[in-house]
Amino acid sequence: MARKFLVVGNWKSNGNVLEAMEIVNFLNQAQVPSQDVVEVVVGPKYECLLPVKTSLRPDFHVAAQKGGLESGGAFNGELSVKTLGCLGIQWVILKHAEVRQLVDKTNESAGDRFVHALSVGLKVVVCVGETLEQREAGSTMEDVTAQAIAIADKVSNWDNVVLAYEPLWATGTGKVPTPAQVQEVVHELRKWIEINISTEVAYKTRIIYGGSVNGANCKEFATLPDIDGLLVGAASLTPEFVDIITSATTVRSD
Ligand SMILES: O=C(CO)COP(=O)(O)O
Repeated sequence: MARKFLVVGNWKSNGNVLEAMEIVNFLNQAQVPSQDVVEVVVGPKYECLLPVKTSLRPDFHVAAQKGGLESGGAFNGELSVKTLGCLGIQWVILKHAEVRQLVDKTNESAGDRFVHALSVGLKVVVCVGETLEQREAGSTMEDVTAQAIAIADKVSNWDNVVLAYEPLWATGTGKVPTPAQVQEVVHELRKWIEINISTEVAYKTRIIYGGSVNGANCKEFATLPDIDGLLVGAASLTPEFVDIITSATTVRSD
């Protein structure tokens, strides 16, 4: 079965509930290709999860941006994956490039969270990507695979896993990699999966690209043979997100 194109809008910590509802409003009215050809997920911040989940059109899905291991006890303010399930949330984004840089810095910490999220039935977008220093030092693939190993070491069933290649230097910076740079890393990553996990997992696992994606450049990334979707930050907060869903999907089904 072909890998279905996936467009994820990551709202990060932007906006309040009212602003989130404005986004929901234009998404609900948007004419987009059918769910047979594109899967759309949006990731509001914690306090907007439930209002968005309740009001968003049913063919679009909601992702949390965090999911902890704890399910009770003295974990003040933590958001457990179990709680996400209770809210009807089906997706979680883990190890975002900016989270890796600012909060949760080790590769190893991804594994347990990841397995826990999968074990409660969540679909997980997990981000991998290099810093500018790593790219300039020529160690991009080494760093990306080290991040992938931390995940692969823990995961036995890849059905609900989406990998997002998100170079930190292109994330929230407006710096756009060339399509060739993206294709090179993602192709190598898929090859790595094939050699180190299995051909089946390499074939069925979606790898999406994130980092300064907008309405003008989305088609270039969407046409890359190893790219199965887009992870969109700033542009997912505006109606440009609808253009991205539509034009990226159109290119893929041409
Ligand atoms: O972090 C991102 C998506 O998760 C990308 O953010 P930008 O699209 O704003 O660069």
